[in-house]
Amino acid sequence: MVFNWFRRQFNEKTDQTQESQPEVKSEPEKVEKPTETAVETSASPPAPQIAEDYLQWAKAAYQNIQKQQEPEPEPEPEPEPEPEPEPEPEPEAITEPEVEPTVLTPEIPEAEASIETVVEVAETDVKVPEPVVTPQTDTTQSETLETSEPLPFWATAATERQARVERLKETAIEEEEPEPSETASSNAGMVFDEMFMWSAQVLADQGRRPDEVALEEITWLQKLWKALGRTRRNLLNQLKAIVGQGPLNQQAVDEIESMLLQADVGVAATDRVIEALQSKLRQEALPPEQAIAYLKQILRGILEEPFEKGYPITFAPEKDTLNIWLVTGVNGAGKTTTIGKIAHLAQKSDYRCLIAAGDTFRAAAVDQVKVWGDRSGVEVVANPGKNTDPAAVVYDAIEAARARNTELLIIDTAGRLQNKKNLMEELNKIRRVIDKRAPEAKIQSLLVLDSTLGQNGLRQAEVFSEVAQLSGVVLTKLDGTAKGGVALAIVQQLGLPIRFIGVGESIEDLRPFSSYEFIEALLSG
Ligand SMILES: Nc1nc2c(ncn2[C@@H]2O[C@H](COP(=O)(O)OP(=O)(O)OP(=O)(O)O)[C@@H](O)[C@H]2O)c(=O)[nH]1
Repeated sequence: MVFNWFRRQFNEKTDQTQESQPEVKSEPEKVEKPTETAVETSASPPAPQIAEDYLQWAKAAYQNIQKQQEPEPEPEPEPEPEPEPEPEPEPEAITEPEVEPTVLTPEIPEAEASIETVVEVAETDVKVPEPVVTPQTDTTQSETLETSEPLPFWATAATERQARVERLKETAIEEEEPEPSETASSNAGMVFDEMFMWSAQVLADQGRRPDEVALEEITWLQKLWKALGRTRRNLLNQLKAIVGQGPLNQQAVDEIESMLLQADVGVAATDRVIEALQSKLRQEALPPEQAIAYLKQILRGILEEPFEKGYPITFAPEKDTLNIWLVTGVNGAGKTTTIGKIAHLAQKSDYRCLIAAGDTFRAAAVDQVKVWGDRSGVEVVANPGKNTDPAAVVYDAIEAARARNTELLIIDTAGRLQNKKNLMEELNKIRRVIDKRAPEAKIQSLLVLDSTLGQNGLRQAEVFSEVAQLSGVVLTKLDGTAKGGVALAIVQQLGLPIRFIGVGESIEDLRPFSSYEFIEALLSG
């Protein structure tokens, strides 16, 4: 059994060596019907209603995961056959003449032999150096696309807002958050503790069954919760202080506005939230618990809006088809790391994967991608020449992908381009090669964004979304920032869904994005 991370379900493991695979029909995309407000569309699937039910659910999930961890029982050894009695020697033996054995020469598959591409095969005994750490400065980012970043809009906003923020900080309730225990957050073991219960509740609320949950999902949720700690502490402490004053009123709504702007949710998304809260307030006063639940619902609605505009909810490679994912973004955003992590996820989820080192602008970029290829055990197609044409690498990579029956080809693209025109030309050229060489391929284009840049990263994102037909965003470095609210600003301002999030530097620190899980990790506690 293999856990398919892209679809969040267990699959039977397929034989990677098989030439033709049984057809696996992809799930029909579930597109929710647009309704009047985004909030109404984000209702959770049926879930346990009372604490006791959640406890039962969590216990069942725990037992099921324990069972998954048990080693497969060894097959019963075949009973030794009884030794046959030695036949009596014949009195006169007849000697047969000796026969020459026939030697069969194995045929070398033509496709493999004819590829001129340099394919770096992952070698386990190679010492893997640490990836080059690129300093993350705003200067680097702005040089890259020649976009002078304006100050965040709200930085220049009225002093009244600032005063409210200060007041909020003073009244914020500082609460210690329980740290998930090491055992619970590692794959080696699992503890039935508060964090397990929280993770189980998040999964149950999404309509998941306890017998279909993987340990890795629990581990991931705990990682996500921990990574969003800085953003959550700021938000939740202030929110508790606001709703603790009594039913939500106009003054409280104003304070929520400041709180969201502070978390880099952005003006447009904040306005959406405030409008929704105000219209709700006109109907009824909201007690604290309900106010937080309603706020979660509004935020989820914003994150899920792109699905109402035609973006598919599921973002997964299609089995037995060539899927090509172009990865774009400026240097330092975490592009290479993201490619390595997605390749690893694809391998684990039983897809045949290949990486193309299409960022030929910098020699170091090719080397870094190879390091991540080694780490994830995925082959990297690269061109050894300096400053070679990325389109040529893509051409070679498609040929190699065909020869290997690859299901997911991930293409790295150059981030340090002098201007928008160059960027557009390069991406268009790559697209043309793909359209010509692999017209049947399912193409997706992802933009990698560094969340620590907060609102400042949005200008970059706008430039990329103008030139590359993007299918979604990968938001990295959520672990190192208090600006996690930028996820909402990105979706609101660009209209693009978030597809993956990165919460650390290790290979397991990236997973497909779930708006439900993100908002729960942001506002639970
Ligand atoms: N904390 C944290 N660090 C990350 C994350 N993703 C990437 N990084 C780090 O960010 C730095 C830049 O990542 P890269 O993947 O090299 O970035 P890039 O966009 O390919 O940029 P170049 O290497 O300059 O081409 C590295 O030190 C990564 O380890 C994340 O989710 N969390």
